[in-house]
Amino acid sequence: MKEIKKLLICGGGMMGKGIAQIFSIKKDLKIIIYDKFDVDVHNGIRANMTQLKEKGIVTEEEITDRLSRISFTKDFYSDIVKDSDMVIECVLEIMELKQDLFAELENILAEDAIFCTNTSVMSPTEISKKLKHKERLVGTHFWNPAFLIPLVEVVKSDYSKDEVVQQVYNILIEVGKKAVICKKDVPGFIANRMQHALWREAIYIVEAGIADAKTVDDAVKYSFGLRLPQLAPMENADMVGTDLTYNIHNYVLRNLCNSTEPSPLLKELYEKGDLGFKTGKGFETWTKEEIEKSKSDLIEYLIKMVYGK
Ligand SMILES: NC(=O)c1ccc[n+]([C@@H]2O[C@H](COP(=O)([O-])OP(=O)(O)OC[C@H]3O[C@@H](n4cnc5c(N)ncnc54)[C@H](O)[C@@H]3O)[C@@H](O)[C@H]2O)c1
Repeated sequence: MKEIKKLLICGGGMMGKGIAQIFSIKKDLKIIIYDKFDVDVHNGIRANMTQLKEKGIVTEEEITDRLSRISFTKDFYSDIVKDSDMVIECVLEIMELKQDLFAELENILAEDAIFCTNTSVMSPTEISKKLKHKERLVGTHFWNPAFLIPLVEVVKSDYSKDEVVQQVYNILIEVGKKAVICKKDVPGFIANRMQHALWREAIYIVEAGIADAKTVDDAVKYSFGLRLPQLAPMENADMVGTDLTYNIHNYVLRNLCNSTEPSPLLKELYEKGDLGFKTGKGFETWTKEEIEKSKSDLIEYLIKMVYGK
């Protein structure tokens, strides 16, 4: 397998910085972040890590040590980019931008350099379209905030070589992530398919007047949401029995929302400009204080779940 000594991250935005932070735990790895625009990547990563320092999870020395392995360049053709062994692409979610970036990377990097795309929803097969060596590309779907959410879906394109999939999986495990392999290039990969099946039903319940938005969230938080990190659907189905699961589905599935379009209620909010936290109003209304509290409560909760602190 290829030795990975240098990782190139293309795009130094929110995800690029978070991913650099994750890999900086590997002492023998140099990390280069390339962005088209000036980005103070060290400052962004330090801000994340300071939250961990305040909880006693990392020390100031560790932060300095980890930042020392991360460099930034705006020059795509600079020498520090050229000998990268692995690339994780985190530029904007625009198909042509991703395709062209990989095609250009193929011109400057070794033939066996590994290419990963952090696309949220796009097909890795389509992203690899302009490559000569399509077998070297896989999806690596990190979740936000990347430094706290353990899951990374390693998504096989129609062309990905098993050896590349395995090597990417291995290095993700090595840096502490919970890597899983998505064996088919399908929209939503694994976790977002389930997440949005749930959101579709949640929005439908509000739209149909069955319950309001806050009640829908409470119904999740105080029931299966509470046990979900411990007992997920497949184990749960076995726990209650496939017989009971069959009988429940036989009765209830035909009553659930099965729309293949975004909900009319969601469309109405979107068109009115009620964009949620961005405007203070979406399915619910939000004050500035409530928005800040929601964001900081989430970070606190995730740190507690992941680090127990
Ligand atoms: N934000 C999320 O929750 C999330 C989660 C999973 C995956 N993703 C995916 O990760 C990718 C990046 O998302 P983000 O939230 O970090 O976005 P972002 O806007 O924070 O960062 C994108 C960065 O790409 C840079 N960029 C734009 N064009 C470029 C180019 N041609 N070459 C180099 N750099 C360029 C921008 O300057 C910016 O710094 C997207 O594909 C997104 O869909 C995002």
